[in-house]
Amino acid sequence: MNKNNPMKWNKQLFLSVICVMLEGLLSGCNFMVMYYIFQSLWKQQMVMGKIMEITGSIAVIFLIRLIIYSFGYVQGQVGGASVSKHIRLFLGDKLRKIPLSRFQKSMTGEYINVATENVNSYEQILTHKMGDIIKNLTLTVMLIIFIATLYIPSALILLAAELLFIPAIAISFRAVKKYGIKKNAICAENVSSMVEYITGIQTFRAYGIGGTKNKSVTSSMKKFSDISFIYELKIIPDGVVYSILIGCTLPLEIMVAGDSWMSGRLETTPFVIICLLPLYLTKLLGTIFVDMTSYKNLMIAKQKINAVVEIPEEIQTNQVFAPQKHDIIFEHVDFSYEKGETICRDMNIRIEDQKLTAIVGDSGSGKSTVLNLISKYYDPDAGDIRIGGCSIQNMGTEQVLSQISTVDQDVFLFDDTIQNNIRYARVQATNEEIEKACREANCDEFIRKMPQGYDTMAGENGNQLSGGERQRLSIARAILKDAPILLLDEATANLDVENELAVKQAIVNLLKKKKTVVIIAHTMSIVKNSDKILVIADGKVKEEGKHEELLRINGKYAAMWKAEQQL
Ligand SMILES: Nc1ncnc2c1ncn2[C@@H]1O[C@H](COP(=O)(O)OP(=O)(O)OP(=O)(O)O)[C@@H](O)[C@H]1O
Repeated sequence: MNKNNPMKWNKQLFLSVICVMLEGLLSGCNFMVMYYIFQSLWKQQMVMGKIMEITGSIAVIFLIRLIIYSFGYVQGQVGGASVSKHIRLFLGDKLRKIPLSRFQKSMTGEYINVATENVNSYEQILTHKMGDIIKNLTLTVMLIIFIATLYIPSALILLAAELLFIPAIAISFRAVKKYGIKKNAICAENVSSMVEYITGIQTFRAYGIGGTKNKSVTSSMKKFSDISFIYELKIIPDGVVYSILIGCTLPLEIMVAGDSWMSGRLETTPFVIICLLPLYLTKLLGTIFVDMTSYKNLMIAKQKINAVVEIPEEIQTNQVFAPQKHDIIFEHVDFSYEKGETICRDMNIRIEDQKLTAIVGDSGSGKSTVLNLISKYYDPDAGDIRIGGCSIQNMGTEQVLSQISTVDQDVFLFDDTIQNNIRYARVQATNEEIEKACREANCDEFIRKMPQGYDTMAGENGNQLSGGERQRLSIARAILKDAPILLLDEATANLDVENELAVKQAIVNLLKKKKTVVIIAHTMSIVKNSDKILVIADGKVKEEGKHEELLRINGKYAAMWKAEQQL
């Protein structure tokens, strides 16, 4: 278990457990009062004074119970909410430290499920289930002890019913473990497909595969309803058999205690109580059985949270990463996202300090992967990457990223004002600095035309903005961050002419700054003027040099150049 265990109980939760135990004991006291009433009636000793005494006792028990219950309930709720808040904050921070390689599609649903559904379930254990079980168990034990003081054989029969509880709940736990874990995994799958469905709703609608026609969502929903059905099917019979067995205690008690009463070994009042209490105890044991079964199911949530807590984190270090120079070296780098699918194979790259290096290559050849490795979003399987002569292997991702500005094709915008969206690049930036960056990024004009200018909301993930506008905001962020390394995944392919020109002008402004720039260029006009061009194919740098040098080699680059000239 992680030393910063976020599921650790707090003082309030311990207090709430003590309160529910006390409340359980007090509710058992009611049965003793009942015994006293029956006894007085039977012996015809009930007088007004006694009635007042009984009424007073019941009122006092009720009042104390109410106070303890209210206090315990508040402690449980506050304690549970505090633990779940702690878990959520912990998970939020943890997700930031988990290597990106663990964010595969299936894992997104898993993480969302853990941070929402599983944390809710765990909170439910703390605030409700745990208290109910402890209270009912305390009451059961107390009642059996009470009956033992009246007539031992009756207590033994009830104890046998309690012992039967052990194999019954063991069977139920086994079923919960098997099918509950499956149900939870399918639930995570469900969340993944719903996230995919909602984020891709526009595409689904465009192709007429929304709603019930969406096979991925419908089959995932069906799987969930099937597993829920199987889950209940496997657990209900066990519960029914157990209920029947404990139900048999009532006639058994009447028979055994009745025989003793007939022979005068047992008084009438204990006999009446012994006939009545099993009715209540049977119901109580049934409730404990149901609660413990759902407790076990909810505990799967705890295991799921733990599994995320235990995921190894990226290197966290406070070591400052501020190299004097910013040349980037790849030395014999091997890398694959998935085992067996090598993307970089013994790759060697030399990117000069404060020079413009362009990467070209076929789609899927690994150009963006090179940028991902420089940013330390992923670690190489072998080899070394150095920035300014310093290996990034033992650096934290955040330290490495502090030296890098990135402009890529997937511009993520928060549902916040345009100004704040740009400010994420440098939190301390003044409004004037933001506006200056926007002018250089060619976006000041369109921002000012928006209804509230810089205070206009970008909409969820920037859906109020066009592709070109989003690209320019991303360039403004890079300008504002002003990091010594600039990684640029140029994407002007899907823009209209006006936007393409605006983005290109913004990129030209960005490139004027003295920085180490690595650009994945899709248009040869930018590539042509680079200090160095790297041509990537088969996981390696196949050609490198300036434009003219590569044309002279007459290899892959020359072929790409000629192909573009013919368009
Ligand atoms: N997160 C990922 N998980 C698994 N495989 C990935 C991941 N990202 C990329 N790949 C795969 O790695 C290979 C290289 O991808 P990469 O994005 O680096 O290529 P690229 O040259 O930048 O392509 P493009 O020019 O089309 O953007 C591709 O086969 C791609 O499918």
